[in-house]
Amino acid sequence: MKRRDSRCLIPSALADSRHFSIADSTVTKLKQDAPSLKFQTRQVLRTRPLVAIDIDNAAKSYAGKRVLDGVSMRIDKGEFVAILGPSGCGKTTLLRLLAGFEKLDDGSIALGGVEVSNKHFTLPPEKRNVGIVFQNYALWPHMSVGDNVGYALKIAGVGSSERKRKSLDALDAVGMRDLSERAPADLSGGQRQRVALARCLAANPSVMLLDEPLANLDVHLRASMEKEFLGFHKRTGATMLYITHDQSEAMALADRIAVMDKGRLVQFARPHELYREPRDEMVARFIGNGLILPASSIAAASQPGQVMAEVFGTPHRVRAPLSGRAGAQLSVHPNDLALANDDGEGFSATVERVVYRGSHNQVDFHPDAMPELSLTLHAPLDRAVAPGHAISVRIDDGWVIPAAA
Ligand SMILES: Nc1ncnc2c1ncn2[C@@H]1O[C@H](COP(=O)(O)OP(=O)(O)OP(=O)(O)O)[C@@H](O)[C@H]1O
Repeated sequence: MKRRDSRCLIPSALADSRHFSIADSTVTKLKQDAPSLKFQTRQVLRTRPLVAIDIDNAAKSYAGKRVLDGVSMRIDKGEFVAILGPSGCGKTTLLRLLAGFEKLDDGSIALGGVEVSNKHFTLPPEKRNVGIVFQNYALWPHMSVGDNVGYALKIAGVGSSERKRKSLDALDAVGMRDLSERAPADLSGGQRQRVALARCLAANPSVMLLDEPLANLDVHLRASMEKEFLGFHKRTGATMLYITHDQSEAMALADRIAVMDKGRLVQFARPHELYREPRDEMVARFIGNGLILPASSIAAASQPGQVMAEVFGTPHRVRAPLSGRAGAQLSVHPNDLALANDDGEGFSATVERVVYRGSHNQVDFHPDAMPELSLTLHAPLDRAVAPGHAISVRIDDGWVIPAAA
């Protein structure tokens, strides 16, 4: 594989003296530990890059099975990025590579402009200035909250008054300063997770890696912790990489979401772009209960970015990529489909099931032109529909998925 010129990790366009994304202490350690990186560390001190994490063509196999297949991703300093994907797609492997727990088979990883992994070299985890929060927050039960937060600083030889100040600052950032004397056993699950965040923060990492940190919490606590995470990110400005397989959590939290499937990065985009303009069928189905309809006879409409597409025998105005070839699949969400008046504007379908959802009825139905396809729309409560009813369905919005390159 082509290896990047390690002498030129930081493009000059990204160089900016206002930004410093790796701690001085880490750079010093890097110089001592990796003589071959000396030139690069001098580059870091001079250029101070905006890119916090640069993953270039990362590849990893276990027992001959490729679990990461050429993943490339650039994450800016201060960004909150979620890695989203089905079980087994390689999310945790990517995080472990970033943390330095695993070796790369190919490609490279740079943190703050300093290459920390390639297939020949892996900087050990303790030298990366990376903080990690797991779903199992593993606090020491015999230590107070404050001591848990300050423990890593103690091991690093930070004096007691400095340690106390840093621990209390970190607890402040997660709204837990008043509970510093408590034992972990006397905290709720959400509070314990906040202590784990504070513990990570106290070490002042340049990057925070979070592996499904809310997975063990109940649904109400998860919702309130989402708010906590957002506030925490805003206050600290930390670069955060957040692994989850919960797409609604990723949508609520992240500046950008990297969707992975079978060891590959499928799409890396802002949440609304993933929802409105999925790159392929996997992303379309994964985000927002997406549905796929067959589209044909696609022809340009009067406005740029819009086309007329035939779906189940009726024409619909939908969105399509401005460049490249449109494919034969239309991505829609239940909210994009509506019960039409019987004036021929929609496609004909038959109701299978109606579920009361409080604010609306969820109507499951199948198109008469394709009875094996089960779809869903949300209908107003005052619209009477029942299983077996013939309905017309309008498509208010949809996106023609680009044809595979
Ligand atoms: N140490 C290992 N040895 C062998 N196979 C492994 C090892 N670690 C991970 N794998 C395999 O690599 C693939 C990716 O695993 P990984 O844990 O990265 O997925 P994931 O997306 O984090 O999944 P989940 O959401 O279930 O945690 C899986 O098929 C897994 O079985």
